[in-house]
Amino acid sequence: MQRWVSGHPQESGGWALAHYRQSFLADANGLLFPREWLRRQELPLLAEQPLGWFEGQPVHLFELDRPVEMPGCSWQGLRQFLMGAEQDTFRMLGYATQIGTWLRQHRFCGSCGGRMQATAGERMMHCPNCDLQHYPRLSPSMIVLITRGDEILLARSERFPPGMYSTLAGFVEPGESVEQCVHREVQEEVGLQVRDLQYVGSQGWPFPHSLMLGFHARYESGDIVPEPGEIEDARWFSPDQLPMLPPPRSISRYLIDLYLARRSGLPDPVLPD
Ligand SMILES: NC(=O)C1=CN([C@@H]2O[C@H](COP(=O)(O)OP(=O)(O)OC[C@H]3O[C@@H](n4cnc5c(N)ncnc54)[C@H](O)[C@@H]3O)[C@@H](O)[C@H]2O)C=CC1
Ligand SMILES: [Mg+2]
Ligand SMILES: [Zn+2]
Repeated sequence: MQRWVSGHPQESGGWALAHYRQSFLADANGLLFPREWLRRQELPLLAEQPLGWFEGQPVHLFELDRPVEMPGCSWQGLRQFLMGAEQDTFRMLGYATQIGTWLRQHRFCGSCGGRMQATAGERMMHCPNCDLQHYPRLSPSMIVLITRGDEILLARSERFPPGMYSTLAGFVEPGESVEQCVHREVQEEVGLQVRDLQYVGSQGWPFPHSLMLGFHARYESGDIVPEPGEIEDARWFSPDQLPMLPPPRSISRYLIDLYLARRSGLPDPVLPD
């Protein structure tokens, strides 16, 4: 059974998460504070919004204006929970971060400049002046593992931890299909042509609001030319000499693990939802 379910709890009490720019307030008991207690702390609140239920208890988001200091508390970034937290906690935090970012970035109407209002019972911001509606922002992105014979193509950006290589990824542009995006991004980032695209699965990725659409593809032609400023290094790796890979929860890692499992005749791994 899933311990985290998103929605619009109406009941009073329950838990609250205090969020500011992809970080959460934490004390010795964790990130979930009793909501009524947290409210009494008179934090600089930008917005409050119901998020859902964790183990049947309502959870609200307190989106803060600035990262306050509180005795016995610290701020912890979402990335810290990518490795450690169990899946349902990470899903809840990823959701909270995306809703918090969206609330913060849609306080004013992009069309008339009026103040936006949250809509009760729906994840929507509304401009009472010009009727504009804003839903949480999602950015579709492709991610692809390219194979050539037995080798796989992995690349790194200078933003990655030292030594880590990953699959290629990139945002979908207006007017293109995800498949066109794969061809364009692969061409841009490493100068290669690919064929036999195979859709594998998808994953919501809260850094900051991507929807990852994962593919396997085969090398067709070209020599690797890393895109300046974007790709620090890209290489063909043999399966028995792999570099440091992305964390197990990521679809990037899943695309690699799936390829390796199938190659060895092992059962398919499971992509965390
Ligand atoms: N879950 C996973 O396994 C992985 C997820 N990702 C995610 O995939 C996404 C795309 O990967 P990147 O290589 O960074 O993208 P990319 O190859 O398209 O290049 C990034 C650049 O695109 C521009 N950009 C930023 N936000 C954009 C948007 N919403 N729409 C269009 N362009 C935008 C910026 O100039 C940015 O520097 C990122 O959110 C990243 O966090 C990337 C690798 C692994
Ligand atoms: Mg990219
Ligand atoms: Zn407006």
